[in-house]
Amino acid sequence: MADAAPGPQRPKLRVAVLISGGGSNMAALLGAAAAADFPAEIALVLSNRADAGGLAKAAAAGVATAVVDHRAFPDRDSFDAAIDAELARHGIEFVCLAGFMRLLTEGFTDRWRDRMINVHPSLLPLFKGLHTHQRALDAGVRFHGCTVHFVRFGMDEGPIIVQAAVPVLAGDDADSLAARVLAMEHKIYPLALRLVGEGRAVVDGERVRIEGEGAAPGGMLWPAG
Ligand SMILES: Nc1nc2c(c(=O)[nH]1)N[C@@H](CN(C=O)c1ccc(C(=O)N[C@@H](CCC(=O)O)C(=O)O)cc1)CN2
Ligand SMILES: NCC(=O)N[C@@H]1O[C@H](COP(=O)([O-])[O-])[C@@H](O)[C@H]1O
Repeated sequence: MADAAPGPQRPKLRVAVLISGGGSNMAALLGAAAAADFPAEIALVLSNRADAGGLAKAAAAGVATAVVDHRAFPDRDSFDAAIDAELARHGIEFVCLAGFMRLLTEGFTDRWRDRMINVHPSLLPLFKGLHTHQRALDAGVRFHGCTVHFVRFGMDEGPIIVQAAVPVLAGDDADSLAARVLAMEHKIYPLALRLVGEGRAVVDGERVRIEGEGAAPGGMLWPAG
């Protein structure tokens, strides 16, 4: 089967993952990238916090790491310029934000337009920003979920690539809901990067066209009765 890999052999996309914390989404991307037919390689894991748990996970997997601490810079422009320099140093072509908790400048998001994606723990455009799980509970929605999108300067406003929905269960609190959503993040982020790397997630204005999206699942209702 090895020679059945789909399509002409593209060079693997050279990717950096930007984190601020534990890095479970980064680890999911690393795991997916271990597959021979995965169209991207994780060449760098960069954090704005030296105490981010994800740095040790990346180092243990033999991936280069870097720390660019936002507190060491007088403003966002110089911080973003330092990140850019590190990305250039590693020959990075594409950026994945994975729990990266700094708002990036317009200059940075324009330079990386349609070459940078982010995972957000809600069904965008619902619940942009922080504390999404508690806000979903407070709103009483029956479905919640997560989104991988291309990044624009406007927070959580970029074109959507993949989403996953989960039911909100009686007795859920923000932690139990976050855990159910996080498990789906670990599925949709590798899928989104594969679609981008294979050239099947095509940005068309502020929408993404998925080429060969496959059979759609049936509708879901919740509660069931
Ligand atoms: N220009 C953009 N920058 C970022 C985006 C984006 O869509 N456009 N996505 C975020 C990720 N994110 C939500 O998914 C997010 C990250 C951080 C914040 C925020 O309010 N950060 C505060 C600091 C918080 C902290 O340090 O803990 C800030 O930067 O002042 C909101 C949403 C990544 N960047
Ligand atoms: N607004 C951005 C945001 O809230 N991102 C969220 O931070 C968590 C990082 O977890 P991880 O470090 O284990 O990947 C993830 O749930 C991600 O969706």
